[in-house]
Amino acid sequence: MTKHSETPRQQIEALRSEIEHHEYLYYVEDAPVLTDAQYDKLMNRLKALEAEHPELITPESPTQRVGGKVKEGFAKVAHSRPMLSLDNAYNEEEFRAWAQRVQDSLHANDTLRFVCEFKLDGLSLALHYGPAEHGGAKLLRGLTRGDGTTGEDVTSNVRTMKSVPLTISAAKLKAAGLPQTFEVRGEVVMPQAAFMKLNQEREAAGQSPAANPRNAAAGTLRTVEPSIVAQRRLDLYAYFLLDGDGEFLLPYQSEALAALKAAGFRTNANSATVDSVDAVLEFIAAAEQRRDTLGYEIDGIVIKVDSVQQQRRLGFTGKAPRWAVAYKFPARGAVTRLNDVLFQIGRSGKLTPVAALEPVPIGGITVARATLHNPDEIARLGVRIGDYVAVERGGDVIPKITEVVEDKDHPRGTREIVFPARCPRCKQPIVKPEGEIDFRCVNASCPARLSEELLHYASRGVMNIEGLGESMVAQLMGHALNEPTSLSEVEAAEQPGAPLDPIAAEMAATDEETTADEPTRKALVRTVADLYKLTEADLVALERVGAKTAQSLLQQIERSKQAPLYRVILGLGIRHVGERTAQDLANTFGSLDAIMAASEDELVQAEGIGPVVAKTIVEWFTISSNRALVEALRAAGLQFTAEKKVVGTALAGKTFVLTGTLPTLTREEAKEKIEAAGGKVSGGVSKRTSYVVAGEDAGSKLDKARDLNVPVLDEAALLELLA
Ligand SMILES: NC(=O)c1ccc[n+]([C@@H]2O[C@H](COP(=O)([O-])OP(=O)(O)OC[C@H]3O[C@@H](n4cnc5c(N)ncnc54)[C@H](O)[C@@H]3O)[C@@H](O)[C@H]2O)c1
Ligand SMILES: [Zn+2]
Repeated sequence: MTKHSETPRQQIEALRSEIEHHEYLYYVEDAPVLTDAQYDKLMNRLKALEAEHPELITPESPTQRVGGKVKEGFAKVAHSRPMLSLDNAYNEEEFRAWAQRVQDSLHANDTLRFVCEFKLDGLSLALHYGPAEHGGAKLLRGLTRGDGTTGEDVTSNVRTMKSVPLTISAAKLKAAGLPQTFEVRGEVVMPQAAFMKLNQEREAAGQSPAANPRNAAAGTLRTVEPSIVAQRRLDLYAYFLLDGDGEFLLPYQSEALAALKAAGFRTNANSATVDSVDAVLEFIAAAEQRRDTLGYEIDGIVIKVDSVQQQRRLGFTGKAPRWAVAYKFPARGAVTRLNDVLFQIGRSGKLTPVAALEPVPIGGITVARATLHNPDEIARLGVRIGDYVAVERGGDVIPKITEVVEDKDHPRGTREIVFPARCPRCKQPIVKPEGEIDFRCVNASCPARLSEELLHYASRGVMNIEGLGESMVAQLMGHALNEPTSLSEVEAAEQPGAPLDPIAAEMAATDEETTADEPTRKALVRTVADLYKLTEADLVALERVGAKTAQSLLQQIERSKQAPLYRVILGLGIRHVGERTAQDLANTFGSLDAIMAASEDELVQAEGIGPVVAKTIVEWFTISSNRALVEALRAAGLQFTAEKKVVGTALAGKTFVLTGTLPTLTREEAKEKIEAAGGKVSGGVSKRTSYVVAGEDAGSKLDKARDLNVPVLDEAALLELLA
């Protein structure tokens, strides 16, 4: 926050460093803490201050440059021409002012046409195409915007996206009027349905949900694991067409959109070419009406001058073209009352405060909950129960409280939000460890934590045990569901004379209804390893569990014994150890025993393991109950070893194409072996293919290999090469 006693220079500097911090979280970490509207407010304040004090503008100011940075771990590639940002207009007046400036910069008798396009809320991508056989074109490279001048090479991830054509035939190029070398720019978005699914999976795996589809798309495109990208749906909408030198290929933007479509790219069907400012405003109003029905997020409308000749005359500022503007829709928000605060206990024991709101419709959905993150956020907002709060929803599924509203219609609340002193579930003291932001229940056998652990263990990304959902977990634990407990319940419980344990009271009530003759249910499962001791008799004794359900659950549990080591590691639920880290650990150490025996120094030697993670891992294995869990899992027969995976160099630079059915290896196995030796596997045979590996019923790829004189291997020859 900037104080008014500060000099303009101090205010500007404070704002810049605040903005840079949020840009880092947004562009590099893909995990913003501000809503876009909050960020835009900071940026506009900086712009206003710089306008008053132009002598303080520096080229490094966030107002002067594109906000991204290139993430470590990707090759950096220079763009053919800079990938820029867009200037914004927030209302009709600002848009009209932009259009007037455009008109004024052109000749008086020039006719102006505008192309209106949806402003898709994703990240931009540049695709480079070059000549392929028979006069066609093929994808050479995919680059993110990066810092605008240099992008991240994400080609292997882009190849998994179905809406990106990998090859374009000569006939298609001809129909679209494209040469063999060209560049396409467009927006990568994650459809809302895919976003919801991703977040459900993340939550089931105990990971924090992605903030919004834009950040989820950016995070996905920039993972170093193409198979992860392939599992999630990303769509590319193309909107710019450049020649091999980075110049616009066609004289009109409207023609470029049509040509892209003809060449087989996905373009957004909702664009329109219009010839007046009023028509643009009509387009904007109509689009805003449809905003919540599209299935993907848009945050405004991009208006571009259609004629490239006119665009050239208008030119660029350092950061954005003058010939285009983004009309931003207002943030979707509402004011409602904070009725209560709920506390959700996570797998690590962390207490997350959740706002229980008076339900209010925002952008097509009814919002009744909002995250309050942690005690610091509550302090920052200064919010009390009974307050009216402004709630905003970006592309976010989890709405945010942005501020407390106070005026004559919205009096302040009076109840302070206090964290409970004892865990609402296990009644053990809640602590706030030194230097940490969050409150935690540190009781390792807290039922709330155990139920989250079991759900994590059973989740898709871990052991994938179908049928072990929330209600089954609750039954196995002989407990109620791990539902958040509200502050009101906690306070009522702490009053003299009130029932001591609201959960116990709730359980007694449900028990009465369902199993009146057996008031205390015995817990069948006290640790994850207890799952492997369950019998059919145990399960059919539960409510609403028949023999069939019981057998299928037992089968699923049995099957989990075959899960590879990295999933066992994930299943242990060690803090900071996600899928990639677990894979890195398994690949480097080859067994759980080796990981347990490793020192912090040895752990940090492994790829992808930093000092914090190494410390957490070592600490985790020193706790006796954790070691007991490991031994119980070993006794149950889980996979404790894996092949060490050292990426070799034997096949470095060699490209393989697999075709037909091999006698013993599956495609996936053959691919893994080749990649482990440093080779690459691609889909199509070309002159540059080093070897084609052919099995039974090999098809046209084998013919093509013979045509091109590419050596053909059978499985035995491949294995020989690998050895
Ligand atoms: N919440 C935060 O903390 C935070 C931090 C930094 C940035 N941001 C958000 O990012 C914005 C700034 O990001 P930016 O510089 O990418 O600008 P921008 O997203 O406002 O506009 C430029 C981008 O629009 C995209 N775009 C979508 N549809 C398009 C179309 N049809 N034609 C052309 N381009 C199209 C392109 O990717 C282009 O790069 C801010 O306004 C803010 O909303 C938020
Ligand atoms: Zn507890």
